[in-house]
Amino acid sequence: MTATCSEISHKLSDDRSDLTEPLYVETNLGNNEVFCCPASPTTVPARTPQTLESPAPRTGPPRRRQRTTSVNNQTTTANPSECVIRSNNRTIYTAGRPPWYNCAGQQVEPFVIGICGGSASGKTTVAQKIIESLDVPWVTLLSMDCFYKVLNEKQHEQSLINEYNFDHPDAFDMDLLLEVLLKLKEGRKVEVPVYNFITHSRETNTKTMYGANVIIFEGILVFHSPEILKLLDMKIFVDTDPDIRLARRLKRDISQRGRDLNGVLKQYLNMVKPSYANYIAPTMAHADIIVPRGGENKVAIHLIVQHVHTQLQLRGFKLREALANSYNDQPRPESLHLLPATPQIKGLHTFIRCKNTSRDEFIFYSKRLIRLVIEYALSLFPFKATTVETPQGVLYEGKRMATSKICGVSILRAGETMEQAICDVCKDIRIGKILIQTNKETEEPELYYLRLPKDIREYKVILMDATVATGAAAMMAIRVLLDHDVKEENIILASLLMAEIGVHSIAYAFPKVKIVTSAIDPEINDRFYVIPGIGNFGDRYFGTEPSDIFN
Ligand SMILES: Nc1ncnc2c1ncn2[C@@H]1O[C@H](COP(=O)(O)OP(=O)(O)O)[C@@H](O)[C@H]1O
Ligand SMILES: Nc1ccn([C@@H]2O[C@H](COP(=O)(O)O)[C@@H](O)[C@H]2O)c(=O)n1
Repeated sequence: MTATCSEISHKLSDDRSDLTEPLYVETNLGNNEVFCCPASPTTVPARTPQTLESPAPRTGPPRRRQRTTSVNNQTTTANPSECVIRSNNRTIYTAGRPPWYNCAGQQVEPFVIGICGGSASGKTTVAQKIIESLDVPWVTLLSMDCFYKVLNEKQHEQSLINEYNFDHPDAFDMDLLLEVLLKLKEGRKVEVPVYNFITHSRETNTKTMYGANVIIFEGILVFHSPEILKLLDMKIFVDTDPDIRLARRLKRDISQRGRDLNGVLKQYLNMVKPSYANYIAPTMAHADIIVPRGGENKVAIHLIVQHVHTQLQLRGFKLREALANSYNDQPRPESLHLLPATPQIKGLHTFIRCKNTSRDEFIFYSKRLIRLVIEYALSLFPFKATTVETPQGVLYEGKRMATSKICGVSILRAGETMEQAICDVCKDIRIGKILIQTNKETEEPELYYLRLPKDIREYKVILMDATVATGAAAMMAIRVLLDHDVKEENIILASLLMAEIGVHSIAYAFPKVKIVTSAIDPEINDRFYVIPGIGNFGDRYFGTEPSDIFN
């Protein structure tokens, strides 16, 4: 069951959770707004298939919001006026992160584009045009400039008189660069140095970046290292006339990089020009696409964008639809723990499934059922033998739970209805929350808000959602927990009602996650509601108007 931001906003201030480190990078987009960006690569939203051979006009859904991070460049694709995102260090908001994994729950690698070319050829401009035209919500722009080596005293003196060669491959920290790119490709968090062209040095602060759907990596020697070349899915060389490059460079270095005319010319003639001939121009041979005239070349940018879309589609999207159409007719998984269908449980289900049940009664009987589900989930944790003495002075061979490190995480909004039950049975339990909402255009789950107990990796987690249909939202929540280093075998998904398909989706993707539910329904409808089902659990429990939100 998923919810809107506004529906849960009133609850966020009074929960009991300790907070976690951000899953999402906070990036300063040059306007002092703090935005959170993705932790790891993802699939793209639905769009009309397009190919390089036959570019199709744009017919897909309306343009999506874009979130773009960059370091040392001025990319500010994110619109600061759009929702949420201001974050303290521990509460994470996003503008709606679509799945970053496939049906098997595995992370999908981002598409990495390398853009190489001479200084001031228009690499950054081309990157920005690609990002604008791509219309994919999660793009990371990384500049090679961030990886200039820290200079020693002598080198620094040389740099001040334009005698240090910043255009030689040795000027870059290639090891760090490779490490960062590898991590980004794996969807992991990286700290990227921030470079200052005026002082020729690294700033003391770094920028946190994560992988994304697409990573664009630009710089003068992007094609120099064979190891880095191997990481690039698409190689673009921006080929701009040297006179134009010199003219642009003069203008830019004097206005933005604190240089004077003579200094720029001296550096250009002695270092930039020969290095271009020796190290940069020869790497053009590695390019898949050579773009003359840089950002002006609309045809080239269009072709590049079409190709990236095609590649992203091949990496998989339409997760919910794919889940809804898979894993039929399979034996029930071993990880499933279905409460026995006793008359008592059937009776409770009869109350909550009946459309004429009043809200009061719905809440009352739901609470009873929730309590049973939570108790059952707790019984799956390890217990150890313990002997106690009774008031009669006789020994009793009992059991105690072998761990005290248990926390509850609810998938907002409906999962929140299960929090009270877990708090009632586990003293001082910590509670986390994950808000996942379905995008009405793409029908994909999107992650909006995250607040998890600190050190959650050390905990056994009961993940709570009232109903599970395709399993798409639950899968996203499980993926979030795994990304926070919670062990798969330490997660129990507790739900009142699941669709058969949801059980299989989750068991297939995460076989070690235990699934606890009080009933399994055979079908889901074309809107992904469980059939026969309960209706919209959140609306019935909270007494809200029926919403368009998927179950
Ligand atoms: N097509 C263009 N026409 C005019 N100026 C441009 C064009 N492309 C880039 N520039 C300017 O040239 C400078 C260098 O461009 P940039 O894209 O940053 O190049 P690079 O990243 O290759 O150094 C910038 O000041 C930019 O505004
Ligand atoms: N301290 C520095 C470092 C680098 N440069 C020059 O920057 C150029 C690369 O940046 P682009 O944005 O033009 O690709 C490179 O040609 C270096 O000469 C510098 O001047 N000072």
